Amino acid sequence: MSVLFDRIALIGIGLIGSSLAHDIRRLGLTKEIVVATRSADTLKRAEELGLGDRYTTSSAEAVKHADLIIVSVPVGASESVAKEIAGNLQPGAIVTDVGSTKASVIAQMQPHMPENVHFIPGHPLAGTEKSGPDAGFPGLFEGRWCIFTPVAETDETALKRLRGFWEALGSKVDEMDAEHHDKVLAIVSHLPHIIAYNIVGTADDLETVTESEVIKYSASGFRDFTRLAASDPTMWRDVCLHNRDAILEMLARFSEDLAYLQRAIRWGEGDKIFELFTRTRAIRRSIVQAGQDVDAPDFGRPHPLDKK
Ligand SMILES: NC(=O)C1=CN([C@@H]2O[C@H](COP(=O)(O)OP(=O)(O)OC[C@H]3O[C@@H](n4cnc5c(N)ncnc54)[C@H](O)[C@@H]3O)[C@@H](O)[C@H]2O)C=CC1
Ligand SMILES: O=C(O)C(=O)Cc1ccc(O)cc1
Repeated sequence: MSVLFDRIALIGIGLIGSSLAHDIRRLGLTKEIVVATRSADTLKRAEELGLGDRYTTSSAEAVKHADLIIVSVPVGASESVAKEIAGNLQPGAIVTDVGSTKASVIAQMQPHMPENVHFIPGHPLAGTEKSGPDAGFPGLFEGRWCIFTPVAETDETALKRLRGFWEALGSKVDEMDAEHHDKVLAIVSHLPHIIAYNIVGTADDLETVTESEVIKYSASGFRDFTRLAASDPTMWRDVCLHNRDAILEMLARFSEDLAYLQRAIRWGEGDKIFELFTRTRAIRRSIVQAGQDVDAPDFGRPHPLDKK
């Protein structure tokens, strides 16, 4: 694979930043990786893992002379990072991010971006419930979508360059506007996590069922929820706060549909229940048919509880 950028600055070196570092190195996509993160302990760990060539706790320092900057921090930290790096960006540099919400990230970052850099918001649809620099692994983005949500004035050449980068990691790239992205992700990613946090919380609050019973008798369905509910609290708090409108809209629909199901169960309306369960079963089949690898490592991986 060839060098696509001379110097890549990775701001934030958790699950996503470190997975990027592994792949950039493995595929030889740059001459130099600069790693920046806020906490000295995380930076030290990144260095122990050999994730970069240079390390700093200053994002402003890291972006100097970098032609690609990838911001991989919780979405709520986007504005402070944008402010920090703005003054040191080199003309022509591409600044992108990986945040799970897009309209808010654009609102936080774009006003601080100088006119002579290319700001291209992005979101790889790949990850796990783990966080931190030890959680990353090579190949995370292979076969996964990466969605760009370009802003009106985005330069086509820069967009093509960034597309080439994600394709080199094995990703498929799509483009859509930020508001649409936020609605789609609210239903396919944000709600499932919120529901998982909630159901595990409900089980934890039960007075008549003990915690040891929840652990002892948890069936695989509940275990799947515990995997999602073990995801990083800071990251997911920020997703909830920064995709508020779309999440509330989807939650309202979800509650209505749940009330319908609740009513059907109360009144013993088996045909309604059966019709819904048949319709939803077909969705899983279409995911498999569409070539989404449901057996991939981060797609419903066996939960650590299964290991015994
Ligand atoms: N975890 C996942 O499965 C996925 C996460 N994302 C998005 O990627 C971003 C990063 O997520 P993860 O890597 O999973 O999180 P993580 O918690 O593993 O890592 C976050 C990193 O950001 C650093 N950080 C926090 N505030 C900072 C600041 N102000 N300046 C510099 N560094 C700072 C932390 O020290 C840490 O290194 C988030 O915006 C998340 O929404 C996108 C796709 C999948
Ligand atoms: O672990 C899982 O099942 C995920 O869904 C990972 C994930 C989390 C957040 C994203 O924005 C994209 C992917």
